[in-house]
Amino acid sequence: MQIEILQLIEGARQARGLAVVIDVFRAFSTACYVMANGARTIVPVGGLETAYRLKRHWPDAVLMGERGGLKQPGFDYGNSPTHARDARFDGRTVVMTTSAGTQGIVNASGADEIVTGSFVNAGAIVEFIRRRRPEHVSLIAMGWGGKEEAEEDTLCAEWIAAALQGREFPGGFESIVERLKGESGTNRFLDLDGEPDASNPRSDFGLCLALNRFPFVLRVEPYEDAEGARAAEVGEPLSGLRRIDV
Ligand SMILES: O=C(O)[C@H](CS(=O)(=O)O)OP(=O)(O)O
Repeated sequence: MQIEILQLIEGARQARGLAVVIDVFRAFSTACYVMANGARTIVPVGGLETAYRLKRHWPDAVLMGERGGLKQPGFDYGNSPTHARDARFDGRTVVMTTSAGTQGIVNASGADEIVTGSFVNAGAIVEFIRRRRPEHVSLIAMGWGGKEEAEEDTLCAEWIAAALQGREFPGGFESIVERLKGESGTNRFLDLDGEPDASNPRSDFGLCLALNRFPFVLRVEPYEDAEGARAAEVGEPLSGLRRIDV
């Protein structure tokens, strides 16, 4: 099995084989909390306009996501795992657009198969890949806005790569948490030292670093299934995240 670590939107475009699109802070951590709390699927989209258009077609859909870390006008939720953990999404379709994570999915069109990547389901991702035994694995660290490398996503890629190769990660997971606590981008974004803020509560940090909290992967699939007719009305190909327990 060849394992390649790629960076940012450019890396997503180069992805091939089985691709893991990684966004620890916070899209794909949040997505796991959403699916654990009963959502039927998450539809990842690139543009805000697409999200608004889908909401017009599907008034019962939940709108979730951010720009610059902030919940957008008309959205039901921002991108916070704290808020997702405290909500129920039973049977709902959640439309999600974020600055980095969902852009990675949209751009990884050359991959054979895509799953989302985060620490909260890293063990399940490793087990899923082991069972699939792909020739090539692309681990894509999506970074800040898909444009600037972020340590947590690169560390998550390295963590998954080490596990696939049967290696211990130097210093263990504790060393990762310590490194991220002191990382300037994390502090700036999640405001770890300041007051909790509506879009970026401090508790997001711990919830995104709850290693192996969820025993499932989120696989990107064409959004056809039972809602094919509704998807066709939108006039563009859509995908949906499906929970696969490992
Ligand atoms: O809201 C987030 O956590 C980030 C914001 S950004 O990438 O730093 O601009 O979005 P995400 O897509 O979850 O990385």
